[in-house]
Amino acid sequence: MKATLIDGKKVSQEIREELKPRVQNLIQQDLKPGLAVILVGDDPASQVYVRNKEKACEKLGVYSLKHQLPSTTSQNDLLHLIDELNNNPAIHGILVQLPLPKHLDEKKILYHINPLKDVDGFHPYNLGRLMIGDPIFLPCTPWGVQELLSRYQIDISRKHVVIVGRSNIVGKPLSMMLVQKAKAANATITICHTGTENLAQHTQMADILIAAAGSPKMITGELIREGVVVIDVGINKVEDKLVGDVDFDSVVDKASFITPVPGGVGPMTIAMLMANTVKSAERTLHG
Ligand SMILES: NC(=O)C1=CN([C@@H]2O[C@H](COP(=O)(O)OP(=O)(O)OC[C@H]3O[C@@H](n4cnc5c(N)ncnc54)[C@H](OP(=O)(O)O)[C@@H]3O)[C@@H](O)[C@H]2O)C=CC1
Ligand SMILES: Nc1nc(=O)c2c([nH]1)NC[C@@H]1CN(c3ccc(C(=O)N[C@@H](CCC(=O)O)C(=O)O)cc3)C=[N+]21
Ligand SMILES: [Mg+2]
Repeated sequence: MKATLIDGKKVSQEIREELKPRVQNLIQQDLKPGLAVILVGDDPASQVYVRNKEKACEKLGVYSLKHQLPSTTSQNDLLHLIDELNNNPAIHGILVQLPLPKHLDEKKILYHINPLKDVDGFHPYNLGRLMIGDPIFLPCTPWGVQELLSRYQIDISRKHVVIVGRSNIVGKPLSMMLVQKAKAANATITICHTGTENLAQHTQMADILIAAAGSPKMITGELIREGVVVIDVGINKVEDKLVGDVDFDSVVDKASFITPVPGGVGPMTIAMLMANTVKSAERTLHG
């Protein structure tokens, strides 16, 4: 079997096209959606994501505000900036680029963002709402994964989804989304991590395997069953090249579908961030 390539770049463009009339409609009512991105320090990888976000905002007609702060920024200054953005009516989405420098308390800072402007979906209020099946903002990367599967008409319901990785921003929220009794969900979920004994035994049981470990090319052909759908969330810099968590070459002939890196989940994250920003602006109209 030769896997069908899942084109995240193409799907992300479609989603951004679908957002255009919603943005136009808001602008006609004098409500231009606005997204603020806070970048502390000058991590080169983060710079790329921030640039991609700015480009997407510009193409869509979303106001984008970038706060690039020195890596020595104090906790108090950052909290004050968030206060200011929480109170700024032109801003509907606030994103603090992670990871933050070590002297800053990541939890305290994320908890400080108004949950109604938390377009990353990382605030515990939003994660709690997600968990009980009544979400406001879904985290962008998990939502992007779900949307990719839906748009390729890959059934999730009743399937066994195995996720490698249990972070609060990818693995855990994704597992909670796909286990819901809801559309594009209703799966049986296994979550693997570094404490998992015999990883291969679990990954080989998957109908859909989602790699979100941050370990370059760790998912090899031996770890998968013939016909599995493979979603690669990993974005790893290896010798200045982007590689996923999936060893594409040894998996592509066994899988039924596969996402590439780049051009898979990455562009979807940006598209869903735009969708959340538009949704947030719309919410200010409807309450
Ligand atoms: N495409 C996109 O838009 C995005 C991509 N990413 C990328 O996705 C990847 C994961 O990101 P993130 O969730 O933040 O990563 P974290 O480093 O926060 O979490 C990684 C998780 O994977 C587990 N893990 C790591 N190595 C192994 C292994 N060998 N076997 C089993 N489990 C393992 C860890 O286990 P334990 O908990 O035991 O440590 C942990 O739960 C990264 O490459 C990141 O760059 C992230 C966000 C967005
Ligand atoms: N608060 C916060 N929210 C995030 O969503 C967040 C974050 N912090 N920190 C870092 C991770 C990573 N992330 C990516 C987003 C887009 C691409 C992306 O656009 N990738 C493209 C191109 C990448 C390239 O060419 O360099 C692709 O995979 O094709 C990648 C990675 C968001 N993250
Ligand atoms: Mg992390």
